[in-house]
Amino acid sequence: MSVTIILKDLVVDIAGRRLVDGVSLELAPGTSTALVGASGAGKSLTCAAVAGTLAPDARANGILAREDAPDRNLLALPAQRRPADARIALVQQDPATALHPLVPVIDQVALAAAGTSRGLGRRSATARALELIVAVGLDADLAERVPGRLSGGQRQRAALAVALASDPAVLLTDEPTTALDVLARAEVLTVLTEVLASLGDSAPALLLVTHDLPAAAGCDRVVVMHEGRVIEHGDALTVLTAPEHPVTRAMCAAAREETLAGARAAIEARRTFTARADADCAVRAFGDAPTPVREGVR
Ligand SMILES: Nc1ncnc2c1ncn2[C@@H]1O[C@H](COP(=O)(O)OP(=O)(O)OP(=O)(O)O)[C@@H](O)[C@H]1O
Repeated sequence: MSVTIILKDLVVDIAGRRLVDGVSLELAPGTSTALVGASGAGKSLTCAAVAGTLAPDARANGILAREDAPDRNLLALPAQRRPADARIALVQQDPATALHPLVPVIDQVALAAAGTSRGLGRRSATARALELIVAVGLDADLAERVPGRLSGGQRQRAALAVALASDPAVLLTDEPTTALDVLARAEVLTVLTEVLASLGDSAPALLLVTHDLPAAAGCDRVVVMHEGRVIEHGDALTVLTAPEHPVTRAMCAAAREETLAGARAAIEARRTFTARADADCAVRAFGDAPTPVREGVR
């Protein structure tokens, strides 16, 4: 059974500087939250505090607890010292960090499945691993491959399968798509949402740290950070289409501009390409005689 994880009044100080100041999140099973904000806003530090992967020189205060065990504060414990039933998993930005390059994917997923509180035996863990490999959209034939022989997008899916195998209550992903091209990026986000939807009642909460507002739009809720604090939060549609805080408004306007500039560049590239293709056709058909490229045929 999945459980809600509560983060309350998180503060992170490093070398005397307050870098995260009073961040609270409620991560309920089956819900997705995007943590957005400009570079340096404190998103990754917040994510690392929840994951238990803060650098040793960081001091974190606040409460991180399962809703059903509010007195057991997990914040001070690094990931490797947290109890197995804390169930907080991180999908690394770079899947190479999460995966052993020379161990077949199925063995790595099975190992994570065997380590859960479900206490799966070897055969059940392997069966569960195969189920998850297929669920994240990897072809079953790839299960025996080592990560070094997979594409970037496939490695991301394998890393997601490893994270899900630990049966998490919360799945954290810090910029999971940064290293990918546009197509692989859309694919990973689709897989994330589809897989979580397919897990039904046992779906974890998703916390997606991202710069990418279109990716954030796919989540249920958006939390906007600026200079270490939460400046706005709410359901994704409201925050992204009717932002209230000036910083959120500027961020949304910049994303719109970026999208429009990208669309303009794509249209321009297509125009040039079509004009060239027309000219090539004309040369092929009529030799070198100058043939005007027809306007308006696009
Ligand atoms: N180990 C560290 N030591 C000192 N300062 C740090 C450390 N890690 C992060 N910071 C600082 O804390 C602030 C928040 O960093 P954080 O990585 O959380 O930002 P972010 O919102 O995730 O940015 P980005 O989107 O660029 O990853 C930044 O000013 C950063 O320089």
